[in-house]
Amino acid sequence: MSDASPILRINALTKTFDDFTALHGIDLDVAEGEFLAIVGPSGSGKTTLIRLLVGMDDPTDGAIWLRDQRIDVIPANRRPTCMVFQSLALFPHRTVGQNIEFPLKLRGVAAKARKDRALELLDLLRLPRDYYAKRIQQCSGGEKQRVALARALAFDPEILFFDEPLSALDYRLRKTLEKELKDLHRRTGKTFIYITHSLEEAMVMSDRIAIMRAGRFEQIAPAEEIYARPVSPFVAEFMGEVNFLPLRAGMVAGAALSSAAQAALAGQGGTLVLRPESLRLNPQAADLTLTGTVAAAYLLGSRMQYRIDSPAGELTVEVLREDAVAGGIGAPVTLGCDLAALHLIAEARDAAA
Ligand SMILES: Nc1ncnc2c1ncn2[C@@H]1O[C@H](COP(=O)(O)OP(=O)(O)OP(=O)(O)O)[C@@H](O)[C@H]1O
Repeated sequence: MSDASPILRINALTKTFDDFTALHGIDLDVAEGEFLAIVGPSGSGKTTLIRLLVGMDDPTDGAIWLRDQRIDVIPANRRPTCMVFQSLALFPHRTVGQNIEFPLKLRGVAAKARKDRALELLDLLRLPRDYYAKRIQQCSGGEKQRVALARALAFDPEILFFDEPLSALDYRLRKTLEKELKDLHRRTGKTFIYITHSLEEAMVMSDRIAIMRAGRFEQIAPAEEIYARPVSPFVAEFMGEVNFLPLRAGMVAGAALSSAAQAALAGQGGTLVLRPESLRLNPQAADLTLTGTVAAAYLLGSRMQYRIDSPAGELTVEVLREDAVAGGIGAPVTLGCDLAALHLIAEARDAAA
């Protein structure tokens, strides 16, 4: 994030429903022009947060600032932000042009200027200009998403909020629109805040990911950092396949450590996080070594994934197909990794289970 003052600041935001607290005094700064994805399991508070940000609901406590203006006290229709709903809420019987121009009409913009802007927005969203006269009903799912985005941009909002806009679409269309959204973000320079269940979407598009858990942010950082240096076993697991090795007094049960690894881990305890692709099969040399047998093997396109029974429990390993082990199920293997691939979390794994 840049050093410039944030466009959006959330301060000690709390939301309580009767005796249930959905948001526990959360803080967040979003930089101007940033693409922030908010991810988290079902019920973690993502929608509650967005509803407070766009003014569909009021916080129980805390404040929301847009630059130096406190906005949680301003009614939704007067907030200079905009939300792209998953359900689109387009007018189906009207034309594409009428839909895009709707916010401009509300603001009393003259007909000619409205049309000019709608055509510009069609260009921006890479829709043909003759779509201006087409009815929404005649548009495909992907085209409707683009029209909804064009309409959101016609509001000229300070921040665009997205609540799972792609979740109802099929895989290929979703992949296409992910790239288009990222590209649109770059071309408009707007601030995007994007809620999703899909970690993959978040990783493809965003500058930073905020991971929510039970009404709090567990970690907020760029995807690479969260992936390589998760703050907790929960985040590590949320970010994909992972191995956990308990570390007690600098030792991993059943594993041999190089002298460099012994020195680095001396006296420490917690959980070592190790990604499947960081483990090597039958390496020449490694800082951490374990022996085991192949329990299962899966082909993942260009890669192979193995489940290995080891003294440290079942471990997952992913290697390129050309590095596959000979012998298959039951074959003995040695697993190894470098010190740099090990990430230590102070929390014991059991605490997150
Ligand atoms: N109006 C409400 N009254 C009572 N509890 C609510 C209300 N709205 C949300 N909650 C509760 O607050 C918690 C957070 O809900 P929220 O919808 O924000 O989660 P979410 O992360 O968006 O989940 P999902 O990914 O399933 O949409 C849930 O436990 C939910 O049951």
